[in-house]
Formats: sequence, C-alpha cells, structure tokens
Amino acid sequence: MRVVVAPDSFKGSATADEAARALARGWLARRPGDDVRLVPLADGGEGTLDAFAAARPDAERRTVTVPGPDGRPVSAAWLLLPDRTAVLELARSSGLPLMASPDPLGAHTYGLGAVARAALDAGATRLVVGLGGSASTDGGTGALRALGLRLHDDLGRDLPLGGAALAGLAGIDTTDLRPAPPGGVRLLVDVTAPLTGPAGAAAVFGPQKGAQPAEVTLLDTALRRFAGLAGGDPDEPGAGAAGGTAYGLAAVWGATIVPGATTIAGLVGLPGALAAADVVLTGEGRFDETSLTGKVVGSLLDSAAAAGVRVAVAAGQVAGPVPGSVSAAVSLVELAGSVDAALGDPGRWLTEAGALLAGRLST
Ligand SMILES: O=C(O)[C@H](O)CO
Repeated sequence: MRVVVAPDSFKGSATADEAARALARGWLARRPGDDVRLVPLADGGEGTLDAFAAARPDAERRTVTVPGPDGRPVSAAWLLLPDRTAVLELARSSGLPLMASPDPLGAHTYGLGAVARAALDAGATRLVVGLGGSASTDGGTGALRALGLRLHDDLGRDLPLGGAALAGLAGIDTTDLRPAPPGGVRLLVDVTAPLTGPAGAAAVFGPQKGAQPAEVTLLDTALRRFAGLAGGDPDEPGAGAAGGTAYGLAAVWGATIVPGATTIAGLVGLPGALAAADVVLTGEGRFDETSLTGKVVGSLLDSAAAAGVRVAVAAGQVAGPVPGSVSAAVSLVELAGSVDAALGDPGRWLTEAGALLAGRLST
C-alpha cells in the first residue's frame, strides 16, 4: 500500500514531524512492505514555521527577543527567504503556552508586531504570517501598536495592552503606523471564525485561553468596539483567527486572509503525495467538530475525498461523532488508558496508534 503520513502537531506534546515519524514507525512495524511518505502539516498555528522550513531549505532562520503575551521576554524565530519574504508564526511570539498563567483579558500580541518590525528592518518586502494558537483576544491591536498604531480613550490617553482595554477605545491614530511592506502581508489562518458573535474569537476560543463567561462577553464587546472604529470586514471568514489578529491586521494594515491548512498543504506538496497514495494517515491533539472548520485534518479530509484516498485518524482525544469520510479513528487517551498516560509518552502511543490503524486499514 502507498501511505502518506500527514499529521498536524499534537499541541504541546509532539511536533507534526515527531508525530509523523512515530505514526510511520507503528505502521511499518505492522506492514513493513508499505511505501510510506511523511508530509507533516500545519494550519497557521504552532508548527507553521517548521513546515515552511522543511519545504524551503533555502530559508534563513533568524531569532529576535520580544515581549511575550504576558510581557515576559521570549526568543521568537522567523524565516527570511531569498526573495525577501519573511515568514512569521504568531505562536512563537504570542502563543498560549508562553503564558506563566492564563490572562484572557490582558494577554496581547505586541510580540508579533515586534517580530514583524525586525523582519522589516532586515529588509523583508513581503510578510507571510501564521495565525493561531494565541494567548490573547486583542484583535491584533498589540501587534499593530508595536508597529506604531496609537489607541486612545476618550481623554486621549493610551490604552493598556490586552483585549479587555478595547472596551474603553475612543480613537485610533495611524500617524506613526509603519506602512505594510510593498509585497503585502498574507495571513495564514487556522479557523474560519468571524471576529465577533457566537462563532467568533471570544466565544469560541476565549474559554481555552481561560476566559470565564462574563469575560467572553466583555472581550466580544471590546472587539466590536474596535471593529466599529477600525472598519474593514469583521465577518470575513478567518477574521477571528488568533483572537481577532487576522481582523486587525487586515482592517488596519491591509493584510489578506487565506486558509492556512490548504496553503501550507500546497507548499509542502500534499496534493502530489495524495495523487499517488492509497491511504492517508493524519492526526491532531483533539479531533472534534472544530477540526472540520479550516483545520489541518478537516481540510485534509476534503482533499483526500477529492483524490479518492482513504483516511485514518489518530488523535489525542476523539470527541463527538467521527465523520463517515474517516475509515478508522484511534484515540491515544483510550489507547493509553488516561490523559496523563497519553501525554506522558506521546511517541509510544502514536506508534501504537500507527500499528493499530495499519491493522484496521488492511482489511
Ligand atoms: O489562536 C486562536 O485563538 C485559535 O487558534 C484560533 O485562531
């Protein structure tokens, strides 16, 4: 059988590359004669830079120290390609795992803007920015402020950083905003969520950043206030990515929003790999209905169906009904017996899952 192993990262426990290797090890233990090709994926969130780096060995890797989402310094990597395109990943500078403790109201994206500034200073003429896995719900205002935007209250005072402060926003001043690079800014987004409302950034992703229901309401109101002054299209699919960073960068900096999963899949050669495959083995930390809204596994299900390739899924957890387009699914937590056991040795359980799925798809 010709097998493509194309997982997303298992956030916090295995990179996409580590997951692909472990799944393939298990598969080959059960079916040693198969032709197995590894195509680790990403969707704009964590792992995006690695996916680009693997696909573009000519990229120069740089790092810069910037304020993280809670203000503590972080060292954030980014890539400079020979054509002077810079590739940035928000999760590296402003991601949820960088927080010492959750702060859904105060966490911010200032660090992302500082990385963008460093890339522009280094001569980048075009930016590609992976958005997802953020700690904040600040509409990208932190990033824009690092680039010179001023946000003030009705007394003309600068607002503090963070999403909640936007509830007191009275005016936006772009006088000192650094212009976007001539080649433009492309945002690779990990979700199709709009900025606000029940399917928006605060309602859907606020709770995973620690927001309680009243805080979700406050953040949603704050984002609406920002959108009321910044214009643009808060309903554009993906505007809600990374706590609304996609919206902010699109509305204020003229950035373009594109689906991260399909764009990265194209870049790393997934369509060609699928065309020559019988089975694709994918996976992610949690497989649930949000997986089907622009994430790696959902978009891979669509591509595999179009290519007539069977799909097997290994996920840390499988929640809710498994779609009919999936031939077999395995939960690492069920395999290991508990969340702690699964997280304690992800390589072992991914390998076991690979072997189990090879057995199930043999019939
Ligand atoms: O960062 C976030 O808010 C989620 O990954 C959705 O983009």
